[in-house]
Amino acid sequence: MIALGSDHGGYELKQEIKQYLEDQKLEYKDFGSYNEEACDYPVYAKAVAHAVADGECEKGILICGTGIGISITANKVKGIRAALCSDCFSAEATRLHNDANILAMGGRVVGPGLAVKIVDTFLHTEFSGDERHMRRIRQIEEDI
Ligand SMILES: O=C[C@H](O)[C@H](O)[C@H](O)COP(=O)(O)O
Repeated sequence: MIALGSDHGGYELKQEIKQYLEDQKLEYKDFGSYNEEACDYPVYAKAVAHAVADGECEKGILICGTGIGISITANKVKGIRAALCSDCFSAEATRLHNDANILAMGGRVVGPGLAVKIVDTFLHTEFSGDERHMRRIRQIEEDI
């Protein structure tokens, strides 16, 4: 199950991503927002981040205007590694190296064609499991 969330700046792109997930027969849960009215991205970032951190959903996709505010918020939740990506190389690398569990994108940054490719790459790339990457992820988890 993939958790989806957006504010008004990411709503339209989220609809495109939903269509892609449906075409791929991948299950998702949309945590809002549910229309293009102006709203506050932290509300949706927190809902998706907790769904992933609690194990209700395996991965999440968050979209705001830039992807920045929504990823900053999600990364405050323990166990969340949200990666803001605007290209497929980063989407692949963040799965391989960081075992990122949330993909963030900017609805005002990437077009729908590229965004779908980024999602496809993110969802179909497994964490490498390399010791050096596991060590670094453990260090991320340490309290600062
Ligand atoms: O990082 C924040 C996001 O990009 C928001 O989507 C953005 O700040 C919303 O801006 P506005 O309220 O001007 O549409």
